[in-house]
Amino acid sequence: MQYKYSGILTAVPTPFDGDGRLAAGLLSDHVRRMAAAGADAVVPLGGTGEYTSLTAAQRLNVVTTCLEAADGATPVIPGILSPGLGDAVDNAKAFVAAGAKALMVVTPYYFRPTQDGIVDYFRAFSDAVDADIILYEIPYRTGVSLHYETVDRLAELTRVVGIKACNPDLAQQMRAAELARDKIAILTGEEDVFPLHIAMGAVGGIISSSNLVPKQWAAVLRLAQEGRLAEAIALHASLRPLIDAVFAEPNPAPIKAAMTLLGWGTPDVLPPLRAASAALRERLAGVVPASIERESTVSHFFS
Ligand SMILES: O=C(O)C1=N[C@H](C(=O)O)C[C@H](O)C1
Repeated sequence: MQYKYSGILTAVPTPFDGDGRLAAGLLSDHVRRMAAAGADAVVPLGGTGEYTSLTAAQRLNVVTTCLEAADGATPVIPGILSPGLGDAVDNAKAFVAAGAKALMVVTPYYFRPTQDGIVDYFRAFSDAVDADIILYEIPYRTGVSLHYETVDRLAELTRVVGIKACNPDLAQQMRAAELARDKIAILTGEEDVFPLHIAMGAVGGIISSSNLVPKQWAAVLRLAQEGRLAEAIALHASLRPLIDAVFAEPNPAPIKAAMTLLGWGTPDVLPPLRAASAALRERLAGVVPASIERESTVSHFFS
């Protein structure tokens, strides 16, 4: 089956200047950096992009900046992380008017909705917004889990083309993939178990640490998709120190600290987040350079 979106899609952070304003030049440079590294898409305004901390105007500025930098060559799939329909549709329509063709839309939260209510929500969003939808399930942030049968029901919606599953429940993910993998693209957000999700039918992932090592993530994906699971797991294991550091404090503070180390960004995050601690910055200084150096060791997978 051909999927519109698959591979390594990088959740890019939103860089701020010292006054909390968008550092558009840094964002443009990073989108081009990801495109040059072969990212299959960039995903601004996810959790990594601090969607929930920004104004509607700031969000739209991020989207237009990414679209201009990507220049039609690399898909830009903005997140919609609003808790409910009105704000979600307003932001989505603005992003589509700016040129976005696909959106990553989180499950409605705060309401503690029923599974039927979740289906109603995405049906209403789909009726209101002319864009491809990648469902976004992340129970540890929203408190909302999708039953595997709900995933299958949502996969029947015309505009739903994928799901980003940030859910470490492998039994649930396996059942959802059995039902929906031939209808929509299963994308994992669980960096911790990425090879296993691929072995279960995921066709890629929306990843934060691929801001730093996109080629190594693409190599893990390539190995897993070729059935070379032991090699995929071994290569993934070499990323473990970086993955653990990037999620040692609330995302995206660590990834921003790592990018600051490389001269690619700034450490600033918006409340309630706090910049990475001095101890974590020291830990990243010991992990990031070596991880970046290993990017050149996987080029043979793509020759
Ligand atoms: O921003 C995202 O998209 C992601 N957010 C998740 C989180 O912040 O918990 C992690 C996932 O890898 C990507």
